[in-house]
Amino acid sequence: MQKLIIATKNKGKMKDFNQLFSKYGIEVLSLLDLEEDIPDIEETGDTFEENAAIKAEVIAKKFHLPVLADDSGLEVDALGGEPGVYSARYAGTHKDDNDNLHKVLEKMTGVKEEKRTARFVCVLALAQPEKATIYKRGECEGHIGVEPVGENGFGYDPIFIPNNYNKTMAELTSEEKNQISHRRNALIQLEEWIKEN
Ligand SMILES: O=P(O)(O)OP(=O)(O)OP(=O)(O)OC[C@H]1O[C@@H](n2cnc3c(O)ncnc32)[C@H](O)[C@@H]1O
Ligand SMILES: [Mg+2]
Repeated sequence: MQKLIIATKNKGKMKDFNQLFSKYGIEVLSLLDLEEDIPDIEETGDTFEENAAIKAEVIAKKFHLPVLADDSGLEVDALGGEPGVYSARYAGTHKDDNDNLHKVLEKMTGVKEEKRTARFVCVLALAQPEKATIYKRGECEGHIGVEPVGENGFGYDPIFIPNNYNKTMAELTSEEKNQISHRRNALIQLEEWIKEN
């Protein structure tokens, strides 16, 4: 595989994917790199798997190429798994990272540290013309801080403290994040599958 379309418009995800795929010499294109303007694909599924498949299959049909889609989000135990599949639009359809993470912090007011457990989840769907879509899931366990810290990364990174670290994901460099992230863990499994197939 030399070229892969990633069915995303999220620049933070693309930065992660570029870093992850560059070591294999695979060129990755996001929907923002294509000539054609692709309208937003509605994420109507109840699970990360369904949403990833919707995004990958719509684009694969259109371009007759292998397409990888990522559906990901944050699951907070004290919030019954929220924001989950609603992570990108938790504080509204304007999809603002800062508003979203403040909504989580507000809802977590008064929750003690040992009850602040959470995980990032990433489901990758690889859609290939004429073949069944395959799925790989990766997770990264941690807990929610009490205020945003750090400038790197995107989304909920400033409030997520990975297990075995005493800083947030947004204080890690992109190289450090990509050694432990949910996206990396899903990609490791995808690599295994690619080697076997
Ligand atoms: O659908 P696409 O175009 O890929 O982009 P999106 O931002 O809408 O992506 P999702 O539907 O998968 O929603 C994922 C949200 O979960 C959060 N998220 C996912 N991965 C993350 C990461 O590595 N660090 C921090 N937050 C993350 C972030 O708020 C994302 O907007
Ligand atoms: Mg989305």
